[in-house]
Amino acid sequence: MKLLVIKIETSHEVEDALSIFAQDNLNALGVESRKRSDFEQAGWLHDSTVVEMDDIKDLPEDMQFMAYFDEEADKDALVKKFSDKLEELKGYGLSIGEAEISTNYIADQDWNTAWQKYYHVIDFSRHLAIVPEWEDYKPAFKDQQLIKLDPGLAFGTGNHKTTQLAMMGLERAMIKPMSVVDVGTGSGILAIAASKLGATDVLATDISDESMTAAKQNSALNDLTNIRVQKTSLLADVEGKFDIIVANILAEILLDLIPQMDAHLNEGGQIIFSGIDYLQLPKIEKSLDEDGFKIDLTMKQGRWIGLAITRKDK
Ligand SMILES: C[S@@+](CC[C@H](N)C(=O)[O-])C[C@H]1O[C@@H](n2cnc3c(N)ncnc32)[C@H](O)[C@@H]1O
Repeated sequence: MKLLVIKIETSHEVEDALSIFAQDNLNALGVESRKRSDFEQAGWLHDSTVVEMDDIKDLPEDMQFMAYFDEEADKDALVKKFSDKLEELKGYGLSIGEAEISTNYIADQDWNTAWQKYYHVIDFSRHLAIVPEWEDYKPAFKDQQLIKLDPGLAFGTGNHKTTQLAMMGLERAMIKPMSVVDVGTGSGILAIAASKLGATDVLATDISDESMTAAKQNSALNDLTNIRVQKTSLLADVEGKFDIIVANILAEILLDLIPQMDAHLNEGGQIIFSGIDYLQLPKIEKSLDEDGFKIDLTMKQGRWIGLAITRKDK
């Protein structure tokens, strides 16, 4: 199989917005950002990485964003959508750099192996480290839990700030063994984090087939047997109640999740949201308030907001 690659010479200021737009709105099979600064630093950040100057000579001054689609996808329509999105982002006052868009086709195999070179261990916290399947890692604390991961074509390498906000929320919430539902699981990273942090049982849901496959494979890679996966939209076909609901999805989609939450949350249960652009926060706050929820903690990284939420006191 071949893949259509859409390559944009742009600015790091729009990295997150393009990444989410490509995956959630255009159903990209994968995205990749190559920042000159990351490549130049890689040599000293990761002893094992040798940066070939040939690899970076064609990079723009700031960032090259790449989105991967099925070869059958409508190339011209996608280019137009990216171009419109860049204009919209520029309208918000963000730098879009050169904003040059080009396209080409590559063999699927090339992409799957090419990006592995730039994906390394994330020593996330005292309790969790994310370790790509092909890397060796020795934790500084012997009880630090390792999340082994091969994200494949699904979202969720652990590199994204929204994933990290959700993981922080999970660490804070899991004060005893609890049941968890991970809505929009992608690679399964948050479901695996929950299980490793001591969840009793975890349900991982997503609407995409790639996510179902990746979440199952990654659960197996971590020898976890208490994660079930279910293909459904949000909590639509989900049965039962949970102690923790975690969801890292765009704000527009979280707005549809909020009315479903009460029926699936145990007494004293907690909710963790991530994936909210700070400009969208007021809409989320209003909807939570109307549905009987309150925000206990607000976390922020760059433009992204994470929330810890509980039911309002009766
Ligand atoms: C931003 S990714 C998060 C992946 C992973 N949980 C993480 O934190 O890195 C959002 C995920 O939500 C899924 N998604 C989007 N709309 C959804 C819906 N209506 N129901 C379930 N999953 C959905 C996407 O397929 C994608 O895997």
